[in-house]
Amino acid sequence: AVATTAGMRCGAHDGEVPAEAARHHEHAPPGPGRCCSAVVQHVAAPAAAVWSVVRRFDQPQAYKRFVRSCALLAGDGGVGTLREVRVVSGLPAASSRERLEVLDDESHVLSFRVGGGEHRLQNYLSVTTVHPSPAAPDSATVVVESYMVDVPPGNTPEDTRVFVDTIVRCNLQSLATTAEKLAAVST
Ligand SMILES: C[C@H](/C=C/[C@]1(O)[C@@]2(C)CO[C@]1(C)CC(=O)C2)CC(=O)O
Repeated sequence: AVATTAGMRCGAHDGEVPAEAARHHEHAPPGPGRCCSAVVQHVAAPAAAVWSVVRRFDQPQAYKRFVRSCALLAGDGGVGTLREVRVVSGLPAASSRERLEVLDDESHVLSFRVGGGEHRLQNYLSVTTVHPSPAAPDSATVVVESYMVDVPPGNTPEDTRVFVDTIVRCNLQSLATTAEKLAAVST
């Protein structure tokens, strides 16, 4: 069964997502001074391969191309783990400290919150879910990533959404490539 992200209160995107995705991404309305959106990515690899990459909170650089390095400050990769991410130059950011809020290996749900660091995305919270594609559950996957974030002073919600959507879309496209290569070598 598929729903559309339009059903997600902050989903700014039309796109078909498995019905069970919606419930993980129906954030409360973001409230004043915040904005939110959702990005959908199709992957030509089994959900298990995609999830094995997404779930490594200690290694975001496995697929996030803006990440230069990642060090764990606390925890062992489970909920509560704190990481320090250093990012590539050219971004309006240098580093961020991020806490793992949800890691569900049954439902394939990961959520993390961005705290301090040298960046402009205050109170960033994202939820990523990984689903077998309704069209081809054994060989294809749908990834849904939604987020909420404060609108930085001097920016509009739309500017902020375009900026964050662009980064999230790059991350998910890279995730697709990474997982497809992984699935290809493990056949
Ligand atoms: C949007 C989010 C990440 C953002 C950043 O990691 C950062 C927290 C520091 O550098 C960035 C790459 C861009 C930025 O301005 C804020 C996507 C993700 O990693 O899941």
